[in-house]
Amino acid sequence: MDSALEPQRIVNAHGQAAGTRIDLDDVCRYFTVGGATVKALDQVNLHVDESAFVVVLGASGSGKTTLLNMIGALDNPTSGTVRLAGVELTSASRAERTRIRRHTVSFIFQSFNLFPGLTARENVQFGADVAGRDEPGRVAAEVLAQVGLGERADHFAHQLSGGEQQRVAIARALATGNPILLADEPTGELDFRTGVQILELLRDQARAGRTVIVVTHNREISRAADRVIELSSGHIVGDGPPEGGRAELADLHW
Ligand SMILES: Nc1ncnc2c1ncn2[C@@H]1O[C@H](COP(=O)(O)OP(=O)(O)OP(=O)(O)O)[C@@H](O)[C@H]1O
Repeated sequence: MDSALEPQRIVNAHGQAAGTRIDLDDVCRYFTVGGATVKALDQVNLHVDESAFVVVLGASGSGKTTLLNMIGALDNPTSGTVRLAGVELTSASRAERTRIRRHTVSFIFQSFNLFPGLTARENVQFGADVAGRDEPGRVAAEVLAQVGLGERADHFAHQLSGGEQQRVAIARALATGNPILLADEPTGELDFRTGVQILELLRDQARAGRTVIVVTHNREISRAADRVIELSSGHIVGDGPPEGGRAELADLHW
């Protein structure tokens, strides 16, 4: 029996191990509204092939969410290619895109996005169900315990604090078994202490072998990353370890 806590092995349509590579080559994403064109992403090249805690840093409007949507196969580039786990999404069929999305990436949002009518356990089990995992109930119980909420499994979202709700959302993402976690401003609605705890939980997932990509406008958070990808006006203007070396989460302040 596999452990619910391990990222599941990715296989391609032929049942071969496909890895967790993310490859964006010359990606542009333009939006045209009322005759004006916004270059949300412009000639972006990005390659991630390691399990790491990656922060995408940039000001509002720099293209962070657009980039995350590309990696998560939720949007298509205007030009360029996106490959996820070796599959070229830009030319893949709709069914293939859905399959690769379902078994590769999981999203975590700023506002948690829990189903209000479901308990913590049911929200988490949903993740395991969608991914088609065996024994979704066992998986849900295991990941809820992992995020420290084993005792709150029967609580609804409104009965949980913001930090607890974000833990449930992370547990739901982990329950899929998918090896890539995409988190859009996951601490944006949390106080500093709770935010650091959530970052710690996400960083631990990278240490356990997942690729964790956190989008933020908060430069302080990027100090704790293994790799910082800085966006400005749709361009990658920096890509490497944090300036001055990686800081401990305990040393962050904002
Ligand atoms: N569907 C859309 N239609 C038109 N313009 C869009 C659309 N989505 C994004 N944009 C524009 O693309 C640019 C990048 O947006 P994006 O949401 O990726 O930035 P962001 O860095 O995530 O910003 P924020 O931190 O404020 O969420 C912005 O100028 C935005 O207005």
